[in-house]
Amino acid sequence: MTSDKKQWDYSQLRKYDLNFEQIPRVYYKDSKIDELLALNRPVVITGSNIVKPACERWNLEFLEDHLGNSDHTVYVSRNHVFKYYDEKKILSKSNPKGVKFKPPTRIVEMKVYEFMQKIRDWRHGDDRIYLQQSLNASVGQAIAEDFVRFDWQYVNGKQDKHNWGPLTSNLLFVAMEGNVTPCHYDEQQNFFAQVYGYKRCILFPPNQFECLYPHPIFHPHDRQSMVDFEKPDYNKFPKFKQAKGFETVLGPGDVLYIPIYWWHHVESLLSGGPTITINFWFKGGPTNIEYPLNDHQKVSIMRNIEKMLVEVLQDPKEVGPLLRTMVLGRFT
Ligand SMILES: O=C(O)C(=O)C[C@H](CCCc1ccccc1)C(=O)O
Ligand SMILES: [Zn+2]
Repeated sequence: MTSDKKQWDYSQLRKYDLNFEQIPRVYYKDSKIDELLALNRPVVITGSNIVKPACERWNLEFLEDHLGNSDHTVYVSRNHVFKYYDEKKILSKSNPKGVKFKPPTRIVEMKVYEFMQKIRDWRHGDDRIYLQQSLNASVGQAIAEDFVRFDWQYVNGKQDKHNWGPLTSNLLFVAMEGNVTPCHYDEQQNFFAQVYGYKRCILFPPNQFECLYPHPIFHPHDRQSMVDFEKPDYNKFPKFKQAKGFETVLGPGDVLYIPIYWWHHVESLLSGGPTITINFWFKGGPTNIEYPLNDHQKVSIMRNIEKMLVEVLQDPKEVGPLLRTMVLGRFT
């Protein structure tokens, strides 16, 4: 039994003007896990062997020796925030002139030893880096062996029991201490497995869509919140005040279930050293339409309406005015 003494303290968490409920931590054999998965509610699965082989020996040195010699996708940021953007949407037809979007991070392909060297040499003021790469056949033998020894029986069991779609990818995340992935949602079910170091995750249910103000879907930051959690603009985003989040701090071996369409903000603890995480992304699976519709189905409907309007209006600047004309003063 690992000592349940906390390995971190609150000074390592960034401060936000929000209050949070704790995400429940449940032992992996407990049937409560399935109750929460069935309700698309977040839960931290503890004591499992899902990524145990990795927890036993992965650290930055091990990854340097065994990740293989191919290039790896590394995001570079001038600050600690790594706000994801979809490159395909920068010059898409929905943004004809491709003007004014300035990517907040850039992507550099580098060898794993370059990445590790930059982490070792890092000084305050230097660019920060974040390796985000799908685990694929290019990894070394040792990593491949550990990967096949993950507890796939447990993972596949949950995938089947809860009618998730196929596993689409396992992404490997290697972050510097203090790195932040700002609040966004994904359209996949996610087992977020912490392997090394400590990560704080803040989650919001899909029904808080109006408090988190996502960028328009044709924007490169589609699915990301427009609100800067560190300096919220309450004039532009007044409902952010009412956002009610759930949070947890994950340590090695903890696996957080991030339900499809749930908003999540992820940060590697301040002065907690580098972190290693593996996620398991699954397609959502068949949605049998039942009424009343659930919250993530409404998000999906809103996305489809926005897509259709961009298509039919061609000019994204006309989408807002048309929706305001249609709604304001009429659906009170
Ligand atoms: O596993 C997840 O869903 C996370 O958000 C993990 C997160 C990095 C995600 C980067 C990213 C964001 C949007 C699209 C594709 C990739 C972290 O751990 O920092
Ligand atoms: Zn995500």
